[in-house]
Amino acid sequence: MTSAVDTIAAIASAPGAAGVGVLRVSGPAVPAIARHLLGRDPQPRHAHFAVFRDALGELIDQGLLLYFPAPASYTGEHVLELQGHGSTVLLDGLLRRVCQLGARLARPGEFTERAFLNGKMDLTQAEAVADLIAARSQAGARAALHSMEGMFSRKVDALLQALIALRVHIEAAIDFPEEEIDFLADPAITRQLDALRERLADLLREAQRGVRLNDGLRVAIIGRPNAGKSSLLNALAGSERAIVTDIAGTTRDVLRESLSLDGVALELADTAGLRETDDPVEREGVRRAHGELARADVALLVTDTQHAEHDLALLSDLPASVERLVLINKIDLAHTHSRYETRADAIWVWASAKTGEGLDALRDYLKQLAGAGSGEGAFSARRRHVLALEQVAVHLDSAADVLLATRAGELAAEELRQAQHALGEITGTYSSDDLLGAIFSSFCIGK
Ligand SMILES: Nc1nc2c(c(=O)[nH]1)N(C=O)[C@@H](CNc1ccc(C(=O)N[C@@H](CCC(=O)O)C(=O)O)cc1)CN2
Ligand SMILES: Nc1nc2c(ncn2[C@@H]2O[C@H](COP(=O)(O)OP(=O)(O)OP(=O)(O)O)[C@@H](O)[C@H]2O)c(=O)[nH]1
Repeated sequence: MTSAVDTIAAIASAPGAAGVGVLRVSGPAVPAIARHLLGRDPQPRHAHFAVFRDALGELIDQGLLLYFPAPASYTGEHVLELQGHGSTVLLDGLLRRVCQLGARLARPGEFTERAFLNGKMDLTQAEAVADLIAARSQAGARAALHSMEGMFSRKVDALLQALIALRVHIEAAIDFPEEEIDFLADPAITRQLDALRERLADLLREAQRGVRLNDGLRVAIIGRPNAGKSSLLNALAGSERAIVTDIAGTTRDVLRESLSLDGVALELADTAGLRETDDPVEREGVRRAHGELARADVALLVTDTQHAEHDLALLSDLPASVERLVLINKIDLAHTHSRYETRADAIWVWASAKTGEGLDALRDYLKQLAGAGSGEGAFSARRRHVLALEQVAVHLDSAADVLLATRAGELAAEELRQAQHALGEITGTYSSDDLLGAIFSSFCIGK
């Protein structure tokens, strides 16, 4: 039996005691399983009260039974939902019964994978389903809903159509060389290509914001011991009260905290002081801190008026994509007032982690970087989408180069074909089994 015609089943609700628990079944055996459990044919999309019994007629639970005939269901297959009491023991019993009646246990994400394979949604939408469930902030959840509803996919598809139109245009020009006119010299082609590159740059920026909304803004806090890094973390987390995790590694390793600032997620990493050292353990800490910085969206240097000039060296050698923030802490000791300045090298904020003075400016800036207030137009995205869009940009740039330099239409068309392929990988038009496996296996069971 191939997996496409297997009937799959899983508990779709979270484990533990709950008011109601949901079991989900999808596949061709659903009508027969439903008839068995209900004692008659279920009415489509109707909530039936049912008494669930095992093979010997013993009571398992009582609850509701809903039948969604194909193709009007989540997966596009026949779907059955059994809503029992929210007890792991009872739901396990019900799951065992459903498996006796012809279903097998679903793999993680297998319901959504089938929805994707049956054309109910594209890959970006399927990924957004998982991101929605995992969202840790209001803004992240809203953005994931937008992607699930197709906001990101529509933009990718529109770009794909424009790209195909341009490629057809160029290929037509290659195909009629005898026409005397040099079609490739047509300024309309360059204009089209430039417009495409601009749209892509916009989409790339939106997708980068989408990753920040989805994953949380990654802020690496750096600074010498006693600069006030922990105090700052507590001040930011305390007033926002939503510390989610607090994973302390070994000494001098990186300490992470997730928090939500007015509905946007931040991932703070408190790193070891970044100084030159001969101690091998501390050196390893410093190495990790550098790794953390390279992955961060924001490098937040905590220092004070005395040490600022010296500590600023810690911000050199960072990739250009990392936002730089300098917090001049302990202004209560220096008897200065809070303020902030946008300087060429970084945003500077004068504040006190102890009294809280001036921290609002820092919060506002972090929220803005995290994508707060981006509102109705914001969608969630994943790193793989950003990488694919960057690939598209590389190919479009090459296409522009070869067109300008050599008028080599075939080469330009080939670059556009590759750009098309990279775009198609985002929504799953072109996707390998490996990619699909990697994506769906990270889902929850029952999703
Ligand atoms: N009980 C229950 N609640 C749930 C889900 C579910 O599967 N079961 N969902 C699971 O994620 C989410 C809702 N998503 C769903 C998406 C599509 C369809 C569906 O039946 N689609 C059909 C019919 C659409 C229509 O009538 O307009 C279709 O696409 O053809 C159902 C749920 C959240 N709540
Ligand atoms: N007066 C004043 N003291 C502060 C301020 N911020 C932190 N401190 C004090 O500075 C000391 C060090 O603060 P921490 O937050 O532990 O500094 P840290 O950078 O995390 O230090 P390590 O954990 O050793 O890396 C503590 O005694 C804090 O109370 C501030 O804004 N004003």
